[in-house]
Amino acid sequence: MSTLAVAGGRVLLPHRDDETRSSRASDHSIAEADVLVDADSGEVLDVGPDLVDSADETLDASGGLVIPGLVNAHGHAAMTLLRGYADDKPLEAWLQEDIWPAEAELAAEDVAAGTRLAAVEMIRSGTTAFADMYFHVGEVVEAVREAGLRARVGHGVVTVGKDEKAARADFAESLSVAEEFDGAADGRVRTAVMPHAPHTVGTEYFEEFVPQAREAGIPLHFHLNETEAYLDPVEEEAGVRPTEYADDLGLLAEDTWVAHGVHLDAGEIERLAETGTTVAHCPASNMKLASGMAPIQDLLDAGVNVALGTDGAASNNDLDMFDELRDAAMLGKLAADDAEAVDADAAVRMATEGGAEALGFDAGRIETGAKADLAVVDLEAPHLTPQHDLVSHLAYAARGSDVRHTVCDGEVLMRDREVLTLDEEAVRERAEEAARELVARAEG
Ligand SMILES: N[C@@H](CCSC[C@H]1O[C@@H](n2cnc3c(=O)[nH]cnc32)[C@H](O)[C@@H]1O)C(=O)O
Ligand SMILES: [Zn+2]
Repeated sequence: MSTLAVAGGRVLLPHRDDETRSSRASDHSIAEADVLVDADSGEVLDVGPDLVDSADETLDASGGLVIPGLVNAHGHAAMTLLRGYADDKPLEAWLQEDIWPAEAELAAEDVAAGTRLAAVEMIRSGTTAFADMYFHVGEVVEAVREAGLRARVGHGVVTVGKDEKAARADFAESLSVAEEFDGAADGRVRTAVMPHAPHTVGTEYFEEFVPQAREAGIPLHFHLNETEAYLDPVEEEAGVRPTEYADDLGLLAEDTWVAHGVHLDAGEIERLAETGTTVAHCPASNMKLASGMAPIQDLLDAGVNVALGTDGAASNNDLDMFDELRDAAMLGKLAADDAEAVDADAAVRMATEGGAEALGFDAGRIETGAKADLAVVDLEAPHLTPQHDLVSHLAYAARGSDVRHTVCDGEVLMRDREVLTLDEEAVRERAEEAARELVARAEG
């Protein structure tokens, strides 16, 4: 067994006292401790004082805070290639006029280049696990394997505008892709079936394929009630709100997580809570596309698990989960008209445990036996001084660029701000070239 000690710093620990959990008291505590990791099994062996002597390798965390690697629970990684390509438009126009025409030209090597760029960006900003709904999933898996990250990936299905044969083939591909790649990259890759949204996939296809996914034990992931425009087509055809429609089709469950959930009424929130479905909140994307304000405090009060996602880089425009944390806390207050809503602790939980729970990973918390997915945040910076409350700093003041080291599955992915698993400069050059050529094809 080879071991790694992340040593000399402070550690963000989950609070396990049920009484304080339900009050406003902190869900997290901070301890001066080392984290000892089994680099082979990729698990945390111990958290406590003076563990450095027993370790084969050390990562210096002095002056830093060791946190669980952040979990980006919704996105389209290779959309990094479209970052800054089309901005300042609402969702429907943006997708139809700019994004989908460009994606029609997207080749496997573009997904390879864009996902590697996303991986470098995520590693640099302390994200160790992500969800990905996109095309050419084999390329995504290969990029995840090389990067050393953890991911739950799937092929996105859209059936509107397709004939029956093409529509069935798209959904069937989502199933076969999920079966093919589950467990890849030494188990760091898991999969899901990913129908794009209730209104972009026909009822008959949900009826045919969802039971097959359920039978095979494959989780589901889709966009839910992102904009007002998502509601009408479903309400007109099915006569119920999209969340009820999704539930009636068997789409909601403990292993289902939905993206956005911006426009939810009380009955829909109740359905999400009853079924144990997670909502992956994407505050930056929701603000940029003016989609609306998700009722996050209402979801939390109803007992719904909430995770956080960046969505694609084209609607964010970065993959920095620290930005997302801050946006979630801020927008949550604005939406609730209550400065006490979505406090720092709740936001940090969404970006860590909430996300890990959504994606079905035994991570998101630093504890013996959990996956050794970690990030070390450098606290020696003007914007992180003084240190009254480190959970507050994580939510409101820290940035992705404050991350010094990143570890996933016990492997060091970044040491002293140098990414070790991918050649950052080559990845950037390749992405720049792929993006330029993609846009030229789309506009040519
Ligand atoms: N197989 C499908 C691809 C679906 S992938 C998932 C899709 O979600 C799109 N997407 C990205 N961000 C958002 C969002 O915020 N809401 C809805 N769709 C989005 C993304 O551009 C991509 O086309 C097809 O044939 O079109
Ligand atoms: Zn999305």
